[in-house]
Amino acid sequence: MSTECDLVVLGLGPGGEALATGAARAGLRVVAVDKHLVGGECPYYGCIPSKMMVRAADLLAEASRVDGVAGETSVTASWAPVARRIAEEATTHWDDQVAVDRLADAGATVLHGTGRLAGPGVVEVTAPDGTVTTFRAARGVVLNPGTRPARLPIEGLADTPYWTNREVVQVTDLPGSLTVIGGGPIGAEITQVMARFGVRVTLLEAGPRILGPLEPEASSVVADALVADGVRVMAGVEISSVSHADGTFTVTLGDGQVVHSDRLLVAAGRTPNLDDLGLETVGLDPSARSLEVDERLRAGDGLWAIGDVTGHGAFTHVSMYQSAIALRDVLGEDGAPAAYHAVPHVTFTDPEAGGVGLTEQQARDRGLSVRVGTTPLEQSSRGWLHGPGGTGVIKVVEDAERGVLVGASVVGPAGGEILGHLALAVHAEVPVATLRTMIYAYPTFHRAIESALDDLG
Ligand SMILES: Cc1cc2nc3c(=O)[nH]c(=O)nc-3n(C[C@H](O)[C@H](O)[C@H](O)COP(=O)(O)OP(=O)(O)OC[C@H]3O[C@@H](n4cnc5c(N)ncnc54)[C@H](O)[C@@H]3O)c2cc1C
Ligand SMILES: NC(=O)c1ccc[n+]([C@@H]2O[C@H](COP(=O)([O-])OP(=O)(O)OC[C@H]3O[C@@H](n4cnc5c(N)ncnc54)[C@H](O)[C@@H]3O)[C@@H](O)[C@H]2O)c1
Repeated sequence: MSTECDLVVLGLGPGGEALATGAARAGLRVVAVDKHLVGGECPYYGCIPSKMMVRAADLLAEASRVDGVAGETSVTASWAPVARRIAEEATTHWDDQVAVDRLADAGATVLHGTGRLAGPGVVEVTAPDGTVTTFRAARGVVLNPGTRPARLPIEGLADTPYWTNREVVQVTDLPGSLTVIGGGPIGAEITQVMARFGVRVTLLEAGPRILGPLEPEASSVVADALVADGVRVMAGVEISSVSHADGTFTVTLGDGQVVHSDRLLVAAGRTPNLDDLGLETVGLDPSARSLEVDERLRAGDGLWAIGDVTGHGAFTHVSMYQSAIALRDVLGEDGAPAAYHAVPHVTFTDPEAGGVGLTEQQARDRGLSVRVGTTPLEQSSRGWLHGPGGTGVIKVVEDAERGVLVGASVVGPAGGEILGHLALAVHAEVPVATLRTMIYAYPTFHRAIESALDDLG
């Protein structure tokens, strides 16, 4: 069967869903295709369920801080309400009917099926029953296929029932012990959640430190917090094999050390869903790690790509940002082109670790004349009076030649919120001289930004 339309949106992550909705509302004949759930990884297996877990774990940690500050507490942790909220409130038991209806109400044709390019403007969709429909899109195709958990080539791993983010957000009973492979954002957040719910966690990171892309100062504050939560953090490890027998996982390290646990979570990066998308039919490389796009998100004639596969930051806010720009281009409207000099990111550990723009090392690698300023949050008035849980750091990176911040990091309670101030400064290239003339309310956490600016010299 062959069908004419204006636009096919292939993959409905957060950005694809929003773009398909906007294009349909603007009157285009839109075919919106997803092989799994409309909305993608974020609402069902990513941001939303993981942050519900984080919220619960943070409450436990805050309760434990009452002692010595505001009296005494005794808290009995229970996973049941967390699992219930995720299943019932966040994901409706991993059912996307509400999202499908919302998109259909906007005027799009919503299909559950696997899409594949079959030439410029042509997409073949294979429905779950095997029926294939070919769509010819007059205006073009938007690709938003996202990523899947990377499969590690570790001996024995593939034969074990390990968890990825897909399984861990559906857990109803916590294990006694857990090994986590990968100290990126997923590994760090889930590790802390599990530890705070009483699971004995070992975190194995191949790189020299966890959260490697963050400033070293930020990464070390989070690593210390995990250790304080009882986590065994092992960085710089090489994993030589994994096995599973009698309900126990055994992870053997290159130096001969062995780690046993009831469960294993692999959170060691993502693989882009580009390999089976028919990219070769439009002259693109299916083995690429990312799709090259211009500042309007064009990957070719009548072809746009948005989200994680563009390689500009695997975050929901990047997918949504790109979605709005690509939609304008699809509709032939003008607007600001995409710019990535101030992409913010927050790892929702406690303390939260936020960053924006360049790290000190990235700025130096670009040959900028770099000045940095740092300040420990616990030495600020607010950090000190906050007491337990008030640890953190603020670091600013200045391009001294231009007198503007090109990067900043904030680790601390609500670090992601404090980051907003610095994200604006980096985005709008507010002169450091102007930032120095601001009045910073006393005693807020964000007032410590002034101390970090002072430290620039
Ligand atoms: C555990 C976890 C926690 C996270 N936490 C955060 C966070 O706190 N903040 C944040 O900003 N980001 C977070 N992320 C990242 C965030 O989920 C992604 O950046 C976000 O989902 C955007 O991805 P995307 O738009 O590229 O597509 P995705 O959300 O990956 O969706 C892609 C969609 O395309 C579909 N698809 C793929 N191939 C095909 C095909 N051939 N045919 C049809 N459909 C196809 C898939 O089924 C999927 O629904 C987290 C991720 C994980 C895994
Ligand atoms: N709060 C957030 O915004 C948030 C939270 C979770 C995920 N995310 C997004 O999802 C993406 C995927 O997250 P992720 O944590 O899976 O990936 P990641 O690529 O960010 O981190 C993976 C980590 O695993 C390590 N690793 C790789 N192979 C290993 C091995 N064999 N043994 C031990 N360690 C190994 C890497 O060195 C790295 O530190 C991230 O890039 C991020 O953009 C964002």
